Amino acid sequence: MTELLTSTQMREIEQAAIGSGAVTGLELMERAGQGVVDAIFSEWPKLKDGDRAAVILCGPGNNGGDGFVIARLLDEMGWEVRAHLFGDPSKLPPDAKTNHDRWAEKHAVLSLSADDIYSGPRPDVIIDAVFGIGLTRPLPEHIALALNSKAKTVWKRATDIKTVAVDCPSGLDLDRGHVLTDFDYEDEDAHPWPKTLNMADLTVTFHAPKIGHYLGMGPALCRKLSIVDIGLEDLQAERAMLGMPPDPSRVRLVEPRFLGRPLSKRIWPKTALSKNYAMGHKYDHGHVIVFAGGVGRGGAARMAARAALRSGAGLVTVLCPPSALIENACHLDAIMLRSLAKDQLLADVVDGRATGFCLGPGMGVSDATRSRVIEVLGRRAAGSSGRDPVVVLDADALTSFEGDPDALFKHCHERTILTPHEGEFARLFQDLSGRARTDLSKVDAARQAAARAGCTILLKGPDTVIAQPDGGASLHAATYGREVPWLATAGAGDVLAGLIAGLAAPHLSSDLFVMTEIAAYLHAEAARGFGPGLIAEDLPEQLPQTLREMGC
Ligand SMILES: NC(=O)C1=CN([C@@H]2O[C@H](COP(=O)(O)OP(=O)(O)OC[C@H]3O[C@@H](n4cnc5c(N)ncnc54)[C@H](O)[C@@H]3O)[C@@H](O)[C@H]2O)[C@@H](O)CC1
Ligand SMILES: [K+]
Repeated sequence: MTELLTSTQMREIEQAAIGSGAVTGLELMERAGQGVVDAIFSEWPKLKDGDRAAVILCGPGNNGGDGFVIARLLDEMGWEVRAHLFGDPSKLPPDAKTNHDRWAEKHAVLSLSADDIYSGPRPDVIIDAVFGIGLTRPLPEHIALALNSKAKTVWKRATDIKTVAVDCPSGLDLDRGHVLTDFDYEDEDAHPWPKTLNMADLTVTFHAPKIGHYLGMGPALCRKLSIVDIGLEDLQAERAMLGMPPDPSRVRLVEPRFLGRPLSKRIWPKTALSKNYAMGHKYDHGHVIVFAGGVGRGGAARMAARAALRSGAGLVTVLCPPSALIENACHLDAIMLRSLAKDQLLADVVDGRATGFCLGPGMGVSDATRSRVIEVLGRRAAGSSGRDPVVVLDADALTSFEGDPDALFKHCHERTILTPHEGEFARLFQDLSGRARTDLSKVDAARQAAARAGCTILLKGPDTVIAQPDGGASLHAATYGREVPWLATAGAGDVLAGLIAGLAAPHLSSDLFVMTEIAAYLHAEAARGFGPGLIAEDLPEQLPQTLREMGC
């Protein structure tokens, strides 16, 4: 796991280091600039050879200060460097001004306009050091134009010109992953798609990645992320504990890494999985109950059930209406099957040893679904563990409460998890939905939703957010080399719901939040392992190989 910081948290860490006297702001800026230069040569070693040229675009804050350090370092290496500044040099903050003045003693500082930049000779590298964590308002239009990725096509072999973003491509809000523009960018269908904005070939950030690098448009604009150590105190150890959820104010990235290094497969996710232990019989690994819909609508539940069984649950039972019994019986073998009539009590067919429930996939949007959800949420701790059964609510189990979400929330307990996609999320949390949350990040929206519902929320997407009511959150990113566009396929969400139930139901499993992180990770890894052409049925079948590859 890697901690993801907000801009404010990054500032606090910097200020604490400077305040303690351990380092000065100027030293940090020098390390940041040097870090960017090192990252460039590490990414493109050939740039060390021959006569090279760079255009450095500097902004009015310390991001611009980093730019002037980079200008000086490349100049000292014999590069032809042109530095452009946006803003009044006399108003630069002190450290940035010092570096500006050092540069200006020997070199001209050009203005940051598209005309001035693109009428000059072709550079090998463009450095975007206009705005970093200090972006507070939309990008001025003339700056956005000067930074536009298309602008460099005035030069020959434009695709060979490397664009390097310092901290982030300017305009990206590092807390939310939004791009801040207040105009219709080039009016291309009024959509600020990444291709029309400033996309970097490499983004170099300092100390730790920021949330916006992973949310929304962040990955599409940053393209490749390099984290440079600038010698700030490492606060991540205590906050990145693998066996427990993150602290309330923290966000961590779900990945097999710890303190910046790859984590042994033997540790995560292996140690959190109940079947890591030699002892135990099938009931120790939990009994998951999956509710199916009526005739012809059982596929989603069967896939969820199969994922639950493959991921480690000791027993899985599908409950379906009597009319769908034969259909389900034709498809299920290792998974048990019971019929449950509409007016029948759950307790008539499921004993107290059930440790996990999965409701929603294919169940149908209805009052009957609502009643079942409330009935299941009313079941409490049984058996030796003393834990309430885990309840995973997805799809129709969520949509059935559209318009009256409090009727659901008042029954949710701490072993409940809601797993909406953005559409289902909007039905329960209209004011926090994708369209409504202009000032709120997806992470904060999920946090507020979790607090309101009183349970864990997994909000799906390429940037899946998992949040708990106290604010602790994780982000699972299928980006930066982990892209799985083929996971956007019908039924993949049903499989994820079953996976969470299967992983969290065993008596020996870790905390629900931790198991949900693992479910999100395994889900994407299984899809990556299978590759293009994947359909949802393939995911449970791919799990054994994925688990083997994880050392389980
Ligand atoms: N000593 C430090 O604090 C360090 C800072 N570092 C760099 O400093 C950056 C943060 O510096 P700052 O806090 O000065 O922030 P920035 O340099 O990101 O930007 C702040 C400046 O931009 C202006 N601004 C913000 N949005 C604007 C908009 N849309 N249009 C016009 N002007 C706008 C602000 O008024 C302010 O003058 C980091 O991103 C990083 O690159 C690194 O050098 C590491 C050390
Ligand atoms: K920047």
